[in-house]
Amino acid sequence: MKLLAIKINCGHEIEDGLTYFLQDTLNAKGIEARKRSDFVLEGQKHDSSLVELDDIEDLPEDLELTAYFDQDADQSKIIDQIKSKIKEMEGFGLDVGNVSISTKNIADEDWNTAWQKYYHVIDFSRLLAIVPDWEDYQPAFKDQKLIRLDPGLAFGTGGHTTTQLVLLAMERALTKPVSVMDVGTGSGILAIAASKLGAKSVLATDISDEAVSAAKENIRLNGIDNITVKKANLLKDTDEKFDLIIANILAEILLELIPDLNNHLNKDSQIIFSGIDYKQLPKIENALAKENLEIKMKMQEKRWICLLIARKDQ
Ligand SMILES: C[S@@+](CC[C@H](N)C(=O)[O-])C[C@H]1O[C@@H](n2cnc3c(N)ncnc32)[C@H](O)[C@@H]1O
Repeated sequence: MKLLAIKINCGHEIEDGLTYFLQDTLNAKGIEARKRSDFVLEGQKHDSSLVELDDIEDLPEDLELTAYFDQDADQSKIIDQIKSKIKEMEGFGLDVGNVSISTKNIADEDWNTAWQKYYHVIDFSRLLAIVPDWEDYQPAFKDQKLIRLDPGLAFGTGGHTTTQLVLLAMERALTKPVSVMDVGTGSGILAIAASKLGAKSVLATDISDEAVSAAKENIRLNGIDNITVKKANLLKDTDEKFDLIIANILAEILLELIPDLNNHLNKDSQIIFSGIDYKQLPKIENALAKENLEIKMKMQEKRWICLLIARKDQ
């Protein structure tokens, strides 16, 4: 089945009114909203957000609403109705911005699976490859481990620099079958990698329900039985100690985690932190020093820093 997509660029003041009209009066089957201000705010967050404005294609001038209708809907009638609704709202004194309307026919099947087109095998290293659940892959080396993934809505496709730096650091740190905690597991990618690299057991936690379900599903896809997944806030909901703690979260959240680390470390434990923008590094270094923790290895790719950390006396 095909769909008619009508894209409206306009001012954000009419978002609520126009969305309601598209849904309730024009019976749109679905509506997608993209607002420049959301991206800009996200980009400014703590100076270390995972969103890079330059990476966003076609950033809207202000608000972009895309409404989806059946393909045989009366296109010109719908557009006339939208135009007169916008005029009416302008008459109420609302700033409607620079209005432009465009249309496109799209295949319905593409809607659910469109993002899959951009997600392919990541032949990551000598030891690891990340393979979307729907793709085939033959490793060049027999002992290269495959991480099967269907990330769904959770963060962690393996494509982000911050995730990849942790994978590299884990290859360095996991020289024995140790116990691992993955804080902020997202899709479960790092927990699965830890298990495949030989961890004895892994506790994977996340604060988000979507991440917890995605991680469980991905662990099932990989047929792994030594990972436990729990919904939890950082280290606050566990008393256990771990040989390796990994966390790929923004620096501001890592700063919250640091004071709790010592209670969860064994004698020779190591910690891997990623998701740190280079500008945030001094704050992290100070907070670690206060806890008698030391950076043993530092990796940087573009603006992202990943640290391998241990106790000072180790
Ligand atoms: C950048 S993603 C990392 C996902 C995956 N580990 C990776 O490296 O690709 C950060 C994850 O941390 C989770 N998170 C954020 N705050 C958290 C908190 N206070 N406690 C636990 N998880 C948290 C988010 O829900 C998100 O899934």
